[in-house]
Amino acid sequence: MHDINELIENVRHNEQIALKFFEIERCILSIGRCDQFVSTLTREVQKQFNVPYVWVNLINEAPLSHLMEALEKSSDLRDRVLFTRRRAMIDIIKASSRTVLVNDDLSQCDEIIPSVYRDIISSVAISPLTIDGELVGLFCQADSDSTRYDAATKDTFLLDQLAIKISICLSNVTAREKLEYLATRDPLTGLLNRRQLELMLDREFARSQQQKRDLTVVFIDCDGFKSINDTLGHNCGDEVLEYIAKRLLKYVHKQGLAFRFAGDEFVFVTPGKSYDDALLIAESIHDYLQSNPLRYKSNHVPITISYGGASVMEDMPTNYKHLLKIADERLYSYKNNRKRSVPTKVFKFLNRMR
Ligand SMILES: Nc1nc2c(ncn2[C@@H]2O[C@H](COP(=O)(O)OP(=O)(O)OP(=O)(O)O)[C@@H](O)[C@H]2O)c(=O)[nH]1
Repeated sequence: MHDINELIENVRHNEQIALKFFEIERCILSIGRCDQFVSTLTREVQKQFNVPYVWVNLINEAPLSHLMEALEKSSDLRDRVLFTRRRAMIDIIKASSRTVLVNDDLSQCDEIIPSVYRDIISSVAISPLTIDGELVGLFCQADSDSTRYDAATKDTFLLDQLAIKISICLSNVTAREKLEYLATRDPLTGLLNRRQLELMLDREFARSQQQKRDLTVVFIDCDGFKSINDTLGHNCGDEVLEYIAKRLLKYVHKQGLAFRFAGDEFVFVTPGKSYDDALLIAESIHDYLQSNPLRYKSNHVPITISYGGASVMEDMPTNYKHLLKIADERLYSYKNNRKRSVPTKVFKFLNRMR
């Protein structure tokens, strides 16, 4: 028979663990962004269980690959999240849904351990994270003490319970992120949508008035896009839009934000930049596309764009809608002037294809 004091001690210990689990769950359950989730989760587990090294591995292929960009950018998460091949994870946990403890020959786990910890840690607990029964990552806790996660002596029941709770919370946070992504992005190009443009401009216009700093908007439109669709097909049209969007993102980069406005029309906004600076960006995009046709099947599809901009300092608009209207009118006068004077490469190419 168990000693009564031992039983009481066990009950107390389990209650303490349950409270810690509750505290971790409370902190992560309602988080809406994956980067905050990983940051809070790893810190909270470190604090509650006094674990020196805690990180998360996520599979670098679907279904969570859309999170890579945001998570990799965050310097706060550099040693707290790793993107790893699914195969490397399976090699370690095999087909098990249970936590694996390793305190011998950790080099077999190198791929799932952040490089800064590899020479420091001597034992690690690796718990699978799943969403809808599918493996999406690993939750890892490690110590320089080789006995802490010792497969020969330690039970993994509590670690498994913790991983189940984390998996449920991870499923919530990714669902929330996906909803936000769908609500704010254009599904074809991944650029922010028109509603986001209006929200951003409304905010930035007020700020530019208050701070007396410039705000520039540039419309970009693909020339002869309907003819590309009609001649080479809708799929080719889609690839042209994606190609332009990619360039737009690259050139606008840290200077502002890029949006898909409608059909073949894009907009970029550069807070704090002058009209001339913004038009230089548009010209660079134009020049790149002009000299780098899109490869589509066996064709090199030439792409030319027209653009028109407006800025708060140059044009003194009354509100952000007025600013957009001026830029849109400039785009169309630019397009009409070019249509009359220069038959574009695009039409020559499409005529040959017909
Ligand atoms: N492939 C594809 N086509 C689209 C998409 N959205 C809109 N479109 C088509 O884009 C075309 C836009 O036509 P227009 O505005 O006349 O464009 P355009 O031929 O470039 O004419 P200009 O601007 O005067 O040079 C229409 O035929 C739409 O059906 C899309 O997501 N994918």
